Amino acid sequence: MPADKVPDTPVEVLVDLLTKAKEIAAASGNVPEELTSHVQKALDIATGLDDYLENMSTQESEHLAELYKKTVAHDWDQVHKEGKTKFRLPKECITGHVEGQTLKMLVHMSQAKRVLEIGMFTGYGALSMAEALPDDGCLIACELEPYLKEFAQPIFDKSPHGKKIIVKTGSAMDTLKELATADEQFDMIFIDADKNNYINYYKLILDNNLLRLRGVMCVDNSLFKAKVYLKDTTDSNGLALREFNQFVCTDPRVEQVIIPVRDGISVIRRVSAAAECLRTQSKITDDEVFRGVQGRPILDRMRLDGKVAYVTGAGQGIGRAFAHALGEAGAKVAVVDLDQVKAEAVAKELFLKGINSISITADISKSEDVQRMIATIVSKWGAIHIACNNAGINMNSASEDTSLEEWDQTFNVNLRGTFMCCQAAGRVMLKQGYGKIINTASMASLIVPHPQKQLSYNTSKAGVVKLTQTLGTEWIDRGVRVNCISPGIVDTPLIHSESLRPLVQRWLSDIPAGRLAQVTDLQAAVVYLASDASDYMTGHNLVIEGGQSLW
Ligand SMILES: C[S@@+](CC[C@H](N)C(=O)[O-])C[C@H]1O[C@@H](n2cnc3c(N)ncnc32)[C@H](O)[C@@H]1O
Repeated sequence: MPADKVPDTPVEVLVDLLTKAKEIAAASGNVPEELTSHVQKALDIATGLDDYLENMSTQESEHLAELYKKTVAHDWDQVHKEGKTKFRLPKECITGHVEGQTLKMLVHMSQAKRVLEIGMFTGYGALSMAEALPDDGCLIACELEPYLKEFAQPIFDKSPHGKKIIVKTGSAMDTLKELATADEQFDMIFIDADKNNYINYYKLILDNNLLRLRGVMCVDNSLFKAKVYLKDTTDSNGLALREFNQFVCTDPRVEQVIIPVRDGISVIRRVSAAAECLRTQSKITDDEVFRGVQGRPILDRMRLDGKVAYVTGAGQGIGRAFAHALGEAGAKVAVVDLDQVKAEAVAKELFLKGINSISITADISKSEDVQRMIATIVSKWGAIHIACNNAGINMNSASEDTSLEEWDQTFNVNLRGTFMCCQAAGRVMLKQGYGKIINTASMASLIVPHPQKQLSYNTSKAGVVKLTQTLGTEWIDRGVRVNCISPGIVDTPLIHSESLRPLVQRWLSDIPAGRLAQVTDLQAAVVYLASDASDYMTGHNLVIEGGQSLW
């Protein structure tokens, strides 16, 4: 710590005191060597801590580094003297690298999309958090001093994340009231402004639901240079923070922990709605609708954590999109395809996203391949919870010309193959007493798509629906649900070929949605059907075709 620096955190206070103690010991001459050595050791520990945290935290981005440099180089006293800021702002206000990284990590961990910051200063914390937000995320930063918005904006404009930040200048309390009136809600709120108002910000936030249920609130300076726990504190900010910590700690609406990073960061989360009702003795119907099934809100009920899934035909197109969706929702995924290279490539994609996956090469029209596929998955992961039977082929011919070869080939993959997969996976699932089978049928099971001629395809897919209905009703009382998804015409590279272009124009005029399906349009459906949220659904044909079958 530079000699002229005022200690700003408990560790810096310790360093300051130990340095003074060491100087006194050195001047006094008759201090036992052991004591001097202990003081030196304590000083080394305290001095090294912040530097070590700094060095071991992931490097800040170039824009944050620029913002930091610009902030510490600025003459804030001069700016104040010139009347450009209402208050004298010490450059030490800035959160800086380690705290910025902590905030960024919390945004990532809470998967926040909307963040509110109270007290922006030059925007270091704001930009750190914005870097962790998704592209459509938003951070509203409240700042009293309009000068600071002007100061930060050029760097926000340079950063690819700056567009997520909206600065609202003026009193934070006024902004909070406006946000509350507009029923705004945030996933994460960071309080870092005038200390004596912390308690008022906190109360306004909780009383108006500005922090959504399961949201996280972070509060800076909650150790306030150790003054919150030192008995002789008279400093008004220290006392305000002490009162604030005490209030939050006994507030039944929340849980909190203070992390001793820099000057202390409180991490506060809202606890369950049920606890809130007990506290306020509100009259509620305390059932699964209110608490969520097994205490899980609806989106969590669609998670597939710990589940084992396979997807056939997953080397490309719809199957690949299904494999990604199931993996993103938490399942381990076996990527099955006839084409080994494609199966391996998709399994690799999943692995890179942190999804446990394997690739299996199998031709689902061959019984031995289907048995091997099931045996491989069971021996690797011990179960099969989700079977996505998606592989299929499509051949075109006028019915009067359709060969038995085309008919047999189509049926061997689309219907016989799907049946074999259902049966083999079903046997495992019936033993487990649990399973979700999702077959890929087609809108062609409902309508006769035209002008292309595809009798065997249409008929085989109608068979997949009947297969699904029959198995779905036969197995549900033993815990196995069987449903299918019927996509409309899916946009694949093949469709854009010269020869198919006129057909695409024709199809588009038949689709109320005015566009072809993207594979991503089908992903939520497979996750829903694979999850416990759809447990009462069986034998269903979930049609996703932009309304085409209704025209
Ligand atoms: C400690 S600094 C914030 C540091 C900032 N969070 C960062 O990441 O660097 C406190 C900021 O709060 C602002 N502030 C103080 N009182 C305020 C109020 N009543 N309303 C809005 N902002 C306020 C100050 O102007 C100052 O910029």
